[in-house]
Amino acid sequence: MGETVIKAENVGMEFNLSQEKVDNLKEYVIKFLKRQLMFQPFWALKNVSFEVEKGDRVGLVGLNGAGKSTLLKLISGVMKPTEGSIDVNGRISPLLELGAGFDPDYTGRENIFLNGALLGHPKSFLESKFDEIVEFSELEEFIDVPLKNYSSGMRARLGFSIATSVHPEILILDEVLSVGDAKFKEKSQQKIKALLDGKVTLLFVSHSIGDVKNLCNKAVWLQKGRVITYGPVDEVCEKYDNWIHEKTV
Ligand SMILES: Nc1ncnc2c1ncn2[C@@H]1O[C@H](COP(=O)(O)OP(=O)(O)OP(=O)(O)O)[C@@H](O)[C@H]1O
Repeated sequence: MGETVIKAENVGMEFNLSQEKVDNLKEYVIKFLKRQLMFQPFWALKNVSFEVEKGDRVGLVGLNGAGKSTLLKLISGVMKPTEGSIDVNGRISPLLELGAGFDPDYTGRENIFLNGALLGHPKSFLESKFDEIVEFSELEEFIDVPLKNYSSGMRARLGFSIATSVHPEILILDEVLSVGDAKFKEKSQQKIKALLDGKVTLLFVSHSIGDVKNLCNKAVWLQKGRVITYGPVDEVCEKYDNWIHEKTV
């Protein structure tokens, strides 16, 4: 048995979904204050338990809304589970919503420090990595321009460059292999492959079974917030593929 780096035990995540159609914010606030909003509790994840060992590359597969991104957010610590526990042992670099903490009024330069701080990097570390981040993003000319003047691809490039500037022990990828234009996509895939050459533990969400098989040795199949199966990637992907095939014929 290897060293366990992630341990999820009976994890449950409950969201409250508004049952009523509210057309605008004013109406929402009035209904909220009058306590007229009806909320329906909804479990996006329920009784999820699994362990990931150091060096494992785990793919998360499942249909839209199965709970894959929610599980990654819980493991990254972006959200806390409603019930159960998640223990993580190692430095995590989540490539979830790239540049989620960006401020549009700040320049690219300022956002590198802002976003880097949100990812837990000290200022001295960011100063030492600054040139590398800017060079990889290819945004030298725009680095002193406010982010509101960037295209969405440019923002994603900056977010990707910041998040991959560290050498993480646990890498979390949520379909970010397709960042930016074709040229940057190729470059970002190479960067991820280089990160994976180290002894990194990977959690990877994708709708591409080919990509999952390519990158991972294990897989979790999630369905309506529950683990259907967890094991060797080929076995899990075959079961999932067969199930999809049965559903569509
Ligand atoms: N912040 C939230 N508030 C309310 N419901 C949410 C929230 N985040 C996710 N959900 C719900 O939780 C369920 C799981 O969503 P999640 O994004 O984890 O699915 P997913 O498997 O990643 O889907 P996809 O393949 O479409 O990306 C969905 O029904 C979604 O509507």
